[in-house]
Amino acid sequence: MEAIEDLALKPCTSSLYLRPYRLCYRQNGTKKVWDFMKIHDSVSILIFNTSRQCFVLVKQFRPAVYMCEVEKHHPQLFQNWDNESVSRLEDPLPAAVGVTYELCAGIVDKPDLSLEEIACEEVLEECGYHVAVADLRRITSYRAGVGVTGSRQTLFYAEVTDQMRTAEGGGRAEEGELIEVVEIPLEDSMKFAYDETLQKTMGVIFSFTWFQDNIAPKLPKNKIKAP
Ligand SMILES: Nc1nc(=O)c2ncn([C@@H]3O[C@H](COP(=O)(O)OP(=O)(O)O[C@H]4O[C@H](CO)[C@@H](O)[C@H](O)[C@H]4O)[C@@H](O)[C@H]3O)c2[nH]1
Ligand SMILES: [Mg+2]
Repeated sequence: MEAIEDLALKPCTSSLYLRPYRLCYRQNGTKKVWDFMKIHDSVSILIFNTSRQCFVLVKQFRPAVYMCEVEKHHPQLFQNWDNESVSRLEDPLPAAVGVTYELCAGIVDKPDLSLEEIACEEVLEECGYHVAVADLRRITSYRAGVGVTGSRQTLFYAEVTDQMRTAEGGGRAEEGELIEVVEIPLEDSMKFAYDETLQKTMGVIFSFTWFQDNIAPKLPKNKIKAP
């Protein structure tokens, strides 16, 4: 995961994953313009392994996160940018600055499958657990972004056991996915959630907090390890 080489920044002229648009409109008589991006909706799944009382998360290299770090260190890279150029990144930052902790998640790009079916597929592909639609509990949905994308993410909760782990996970290698499955012990989870040195999505923080409010109080007492 850490061997990121031969970096080059190019303009994105067409993409299967995102499309930029500009909406012109009038609001209360004032002319306005807003640039936004069309992307897929998504699902994410908070997975709790009851056999070992831990959360199951994924860790991935995220180019967008990586490039935010690159910009902090080399602001001239984006400042000198024009739409035709290709910028090679000599002396790149370590890949680790672009690796994030996330909930298992996936884009909704299969019209014939329900959100629940897509969620089950993602749990198996990314984390290796076999989960049925009936094992999923819908927590809620929300706008994953409002300024740029407006896309909706639906969040589910799934309890798993070690016996339900039927595969390695790690993502679809044929799609180039390279995902590390990581376990966060329940007793460390809130410290983890607020540790700003560990890059993570808001979905992780929100869902861990939801678990504390909704699931932790009902866990069998003997299952909760003393701190
Ligand atoms: N974006 C993109 N650009 C490419 O060039 C590009 N090239 C290939 N792909 C393919 O798109 C698929 C994306 O994987 P997932 O379906 O698992 O979706 P995630 O990337 O996990 O994203 C979810 O989870 C995130 C964390 O919670 C949220 O932020 C997102 O909103 C949410 O959708 C993979 O098959 C990947 O091979 C690209 N995807
Ligand atoms: Mg994913």
